Amino acid sequence: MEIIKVENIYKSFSQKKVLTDISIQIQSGEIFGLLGPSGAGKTTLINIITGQLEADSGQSYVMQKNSLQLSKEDYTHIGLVLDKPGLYDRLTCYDNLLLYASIYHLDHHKIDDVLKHVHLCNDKKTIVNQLSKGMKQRLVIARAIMHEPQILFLDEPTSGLDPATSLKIHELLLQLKKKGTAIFLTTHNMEEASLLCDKVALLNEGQIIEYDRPENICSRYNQLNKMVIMTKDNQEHIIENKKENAQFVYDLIALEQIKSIHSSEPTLGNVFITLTGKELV
Ligand SMILES: Nc1ncnc2c1ncn2[C@@H]1O[C@H](COP(=O)(O)OP(=O)(O)OP(=O)(O)O)[C@@H](O)[C@H]1O
Repeated sequence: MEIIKVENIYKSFSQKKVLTDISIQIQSGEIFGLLGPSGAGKTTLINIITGQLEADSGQSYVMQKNSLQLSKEDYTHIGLVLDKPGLYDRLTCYDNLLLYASIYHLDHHKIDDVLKHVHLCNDKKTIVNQLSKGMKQRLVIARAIMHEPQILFLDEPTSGLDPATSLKIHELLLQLKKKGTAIFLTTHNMEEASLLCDKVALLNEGQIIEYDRPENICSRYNQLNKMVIMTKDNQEHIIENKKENAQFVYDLIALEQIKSIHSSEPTLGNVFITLTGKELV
């Protein structure tokens, strides 16, 4: 089911064009990544889709409803993880979630379930200002998913976190995807996007310059069409991906000499640099 639809959105602040002709669609159970450098317009687009900001022109729909007409009931199907966590620092993890559960009239057993889900069970009585950055982020995600939203927006969910915590968050997002949640995330991290996202849009100065599955984008820019074979004697063979080289590869396989084969496709990060001349920071 198409759960988010954005059509030809334009937005300026004073004279400054921030978004130009943005169109995207996201289905249930899909992870969509909006990638772009700082100031590209990512948060502005989330604010428009979630009905917190009005576009100058164009339309956006969430669950087939215009973003500007979302009701209180509609918001119970949306989870938000934005850059300002908005946690109560002097309350425990449990009590932060309890407040939220009361607002949403959720059964209190949901709190223990969700704390387990984000691996914070042992810290349920810890006061928020004693948590690490990664633990706080997992608590924010717990709060955003406790009411089992159909759509989850995450603005830079793993920014500044260590690899192990990021991995835990990635696993969590993949579990939610399996359950059918649509996930809209923004990130500067191209590796994260390649790993998680079904589709990504590369946003540069408010315009989408690529919009597709990460592997399709990378293969589109793979002008070299080469592969790198590492053999067991630690020799690297860079060969063109064409039929004249099939026998060479076959012989290596027959001799059980291959240690690894990689395509020499560019990463999403390389594609972004190729298209814009800028690094994604
Ligand atoms: N309320 C506002 N008034 C004026 N300018 C704004 C406003 N909100 C955002 N901007 C400008 O719009 C541009 C895009 O901002 P936005 O926060 O959407 O970028 P971003 O891609 O989310 O950046 P980051 O990755 O740093 O969070 C920036 O130049 C920002 O200064």
